[in-house]
Amino acid sequence: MATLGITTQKHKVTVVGSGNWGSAIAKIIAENTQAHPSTFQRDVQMWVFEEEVALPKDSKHYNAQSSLSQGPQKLTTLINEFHENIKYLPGVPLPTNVIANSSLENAVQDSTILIFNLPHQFIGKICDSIKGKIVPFARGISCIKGVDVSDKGIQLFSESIGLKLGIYCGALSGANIANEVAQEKFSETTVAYDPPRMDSQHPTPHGSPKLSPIDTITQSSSPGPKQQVKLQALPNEFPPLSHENVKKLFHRPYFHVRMVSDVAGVSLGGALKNVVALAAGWVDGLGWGDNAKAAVMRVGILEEVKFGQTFFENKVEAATFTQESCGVADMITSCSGGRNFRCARMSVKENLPIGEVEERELNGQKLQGTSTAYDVNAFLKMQDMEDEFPLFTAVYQILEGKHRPADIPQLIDASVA
Ligand SMILES: NC(=O)C1=CN([C@@H]2O[C@H](COP(=O)(O)OP(=O)(O)OC[C@H]3O[C@@H](n4cnc5c(N)ncnc54)[C@H](O)[C@@H]3O)[C@@H](O)[C@H]2O)C=CC1
Ligand SMILES: O=C(CO)COP(=O)(O)O
Repeated sequence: MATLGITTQKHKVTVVGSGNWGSAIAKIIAENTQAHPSTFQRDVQMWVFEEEVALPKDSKHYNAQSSLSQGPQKLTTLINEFHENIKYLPGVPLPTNVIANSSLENAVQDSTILIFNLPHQFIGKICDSIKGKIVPFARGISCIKGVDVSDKGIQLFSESIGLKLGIYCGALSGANIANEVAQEKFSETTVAYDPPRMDSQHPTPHGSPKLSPIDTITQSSSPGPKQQVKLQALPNEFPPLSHENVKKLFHRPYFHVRMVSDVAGVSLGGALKNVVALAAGWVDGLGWGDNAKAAVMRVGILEEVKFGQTFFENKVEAATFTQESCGVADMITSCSGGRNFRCARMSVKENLPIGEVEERELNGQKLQGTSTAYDVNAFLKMQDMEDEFPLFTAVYQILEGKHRPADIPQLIDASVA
């Protein structure tokens, strides 16, 4: 029981995913659970999609495998032994309170905060397998960059996670190339967290509002399905998940967090810039230089804003795209050194399909821009609005082989004025 605002429970945090960004975010969170021991339990569970991995000979752990048999090992074993994700985030020490766990059900058990951080194509199955097995009043944050398109319409991943699991889910996105963040080079991010007011039942300056422990919200205002989710309020025994406490989970001296309420803007900025980054890589691969890339970025930002305002009306703020890290800053960093940009550039220089470059270069990491370009196009086709988004449509058509990267100027001519 909590009396006079004193809480007796701490939040348990699980990161669902352990790729390049998943591991970097687990590192940040584990540093912060140590820094804020009255709010969070120290250990952070990190769910790992299990695979066998051989330690490379040049790994500093190669000669320290004595306790393990030689040859390929389970990735979870290597992470827990050496406190490093040698496959997806090599060379970066993870705090010892990051606990790699290959059992998804076990990793999410009793967690009140779930951080979803894995390539978007896998999240549907993950949600199906933990539905009904999580704390009913858990809260989520999606770090996934993508959009969830089906024949019924479009949803943000924060929405589809929330609806599937019956929890509130916010979003984190920013100009955050994972390797740079993991090496503690300075960056900013944007966290959007806007649960219904029921979570404010903790004492406030105006007293404790009397709220029912169960409330219902409708999460989607897009043309997609209008579904409702029943939410349970966070019990008073737990520290409230206010902006202040959510920020404590992510903010580091090298990773500055700005908290906002625009979940749609934050999610769409992260998802759509991956499509634009492919076009930026292609024009760079043609040797066209920085002006061409800047033109693609300008049109890309305008199409992002238009997409948000057209399909997520009343939800999205244009300023999120122009003022926050998840908007213009992520566009710049992704079109400078992101994986989508780099693989697209190589595909032009070497005249290879981008999928082949991805396979060769990324050691199991996944490009999100290619599948997002298909998802966005499928949705625009459904709306009969391909012509309204010439850059997004051009990227799709180039991936389909219907146009060449050199056609981009003509394809985006007279686009979003
Ligand atoms: N890497 C980066 O610099 C950043 C990535 N992001 C976003 O974060 C999200 C996660 O990306 P990363 O962590 O970089 O992933 P990644 O690109 O490193 O992907 C590899 C991950 O996918 C997992 N995986 C492979 N097959 C799977 C399956 N069948 N089921 C479940 N998992 C499977 C692997 O185990 C591994 O953990 C993406 O939406 C990405 O756009 C956001 C900011 C920066
Ligand atoms: O989202 C990112 C940086 O913010 C990373 O982009 P890539 O997936 O293209 O590397």
